Amino acid sequence: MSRYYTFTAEDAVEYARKYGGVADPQSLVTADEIGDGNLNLVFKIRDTTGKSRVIVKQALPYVRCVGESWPLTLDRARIEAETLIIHGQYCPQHTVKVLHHDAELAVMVQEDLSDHQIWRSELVQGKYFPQAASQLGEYLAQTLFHTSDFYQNAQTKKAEVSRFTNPELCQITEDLFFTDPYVDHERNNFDPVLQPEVDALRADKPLRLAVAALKHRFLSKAEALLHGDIHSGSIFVAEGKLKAIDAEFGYYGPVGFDPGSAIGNLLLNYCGLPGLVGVREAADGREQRLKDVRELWLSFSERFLQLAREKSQDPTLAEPGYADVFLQDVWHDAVGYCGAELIRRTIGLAHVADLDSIKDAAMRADCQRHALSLGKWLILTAPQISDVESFIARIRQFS
Ligand SMILES: Nc1ncnc2c1ncn2[C@@H]1O[C@H](COP(=O)(O)OP(=O)(O)O)[C@@H](O)[C@H]1O
Ligand SMILES: CSC[C@H]1O[C@H](OP(=O)(O)O)[C@H](O)[C@@H]1O
Repeated sequence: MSRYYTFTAEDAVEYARKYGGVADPQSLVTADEIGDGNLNLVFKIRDTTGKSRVIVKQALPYVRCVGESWPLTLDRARIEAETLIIHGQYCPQHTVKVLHHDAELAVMVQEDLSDHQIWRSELVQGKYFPQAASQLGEYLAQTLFHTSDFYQNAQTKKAEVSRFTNPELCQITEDLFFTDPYVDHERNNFDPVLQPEVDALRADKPLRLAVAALKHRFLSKAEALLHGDIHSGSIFVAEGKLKAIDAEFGYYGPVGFDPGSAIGNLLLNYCGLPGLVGVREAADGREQRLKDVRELWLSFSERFLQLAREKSQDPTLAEPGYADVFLQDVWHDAVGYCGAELIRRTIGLAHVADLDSIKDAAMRADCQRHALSLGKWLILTAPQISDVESFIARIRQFS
């Protein structure tokens, strides 16, 4: 019999007292449920002074934003905790710290990042964190290199691929990213004014073929332990600091998926800026986003290459020049996944505030059209975009 039960605020306080690692557990007295994601309960545990001290996160046996009609495995809580623990081993400065977890209760106690802000909220308000993109590149390089075949022993890696098999969460991505937007599905969600663009997308044979190839690689390329959902809402930032959270979509997949998702979310903000801050004011923010894209990719690829030179364990993959060849494929994958993220966040089930919070309906639709056409064009031209400089130059021309 499972010990699982859904926590109340009182249960969360009691749990935090036991497992929060605070010196004065009895001072923890209240819990606020603050979850704003699509899936789980998140409790902020406060002390007698009202200060938030520790976070208790618990998975529900269903998708929170849809309800009990969409059951979902509790094993995602184990996957999330174990992914964060491994990522924290290789990049502690940019990974939220897991203090305790219990797979059966589907619960995890985490360090409290209340002195940080969710990066998406800051981007939506036009706030700039100049170091965030290169810090995210560092997180991606450290976590993806150290869990790849360049570094891991081949036997260990195969066992890890099995430990992180995450079929139900992967299926969400497989459906929401690669299938639903290109068919008439009840989960899709878009303003009817976009119907002509959506119809054109669905009728575009070369696009459908390119998306099929992206999905096929997502299904079959077990290259490294991905975060699996690294959008700007899964990232906390503060002055000079960045921490990734929310790794329940972790699995062994194509390395390009993580940087592609991250860049896609920067470009969703790029597309939304005219509606968020005004057409004239958007220019500076857009330049910052392009700078972010460049820094993210360069810090990721340069660190990955350095790690490959200095720490590759496999004697064949250590061949000088091979990591460059590998990263060229990763780049092309990343551009394609970036395009798919732009499309699915505009017309699929799960949207982003960068577009949806635009108040003026006509402006919102224009920004959404921009995201759709940019996404489509990136997916189609990914094989021809050789590097981040030409990527940025083409995005500028595209606008
Ligand atoms: N370690 C943390 N410290 C402070 N707040 C957090 C922490 N983890 C999550 N949160 C808050 O809870 C929200 C939802 O968390 P998240 O992990 O994204 O949930 P979900 O898995 O449902 O998407 C975040 O947007 C953030 O506001
Ligand atoms: C039915 S889950 C939809 C969507 O939610 C996840 O994002 P979040 O981190 O906001 O919970 C993930 O991106 C899924 O595609």
